[in-house]
Amino acid sequence: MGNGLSEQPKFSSMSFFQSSHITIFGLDSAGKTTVLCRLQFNDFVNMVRTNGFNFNSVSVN
Ligand SMILES: Nc1nc2c(ncn2[C@@H]2O[C@H](COP(=O)(O)OP(=O)(O)OP(=O)(O)O)[C@@H](O)[C@H]2O)c(=O)[nH]1
Ligand SMILES: [Mg+2]
Repeated sequence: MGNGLSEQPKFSSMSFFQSSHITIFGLDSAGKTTVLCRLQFNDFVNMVRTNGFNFNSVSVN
């Protein structure tokens, strides 16, 4: 799931959104945190299992 983002997604078609909240649900080790870090840091980071939940803000151009 996380590695499926080979490049930064194009959000230009979403430019009418001032801000939006996105919730990612999935099975254990599905790659949810990997996707989140990919969007935030534009990099792949080796993750440990998440206890509870992550909450991140991501700015897009
Ligand atoms: N092969 C492959 N591995 C992936 C992909 N995305 C994530 N991983 C790996 O899967 C493992 C789990 O990724 P996480 O992002 O921690 O998964 P998660 O859904 O946040 O897991 P929990 O926090 O336990 O619910 C990591 O070792 C990642 O490197 C993918 O697209 N392909
Ligand atoms: Mg996680």
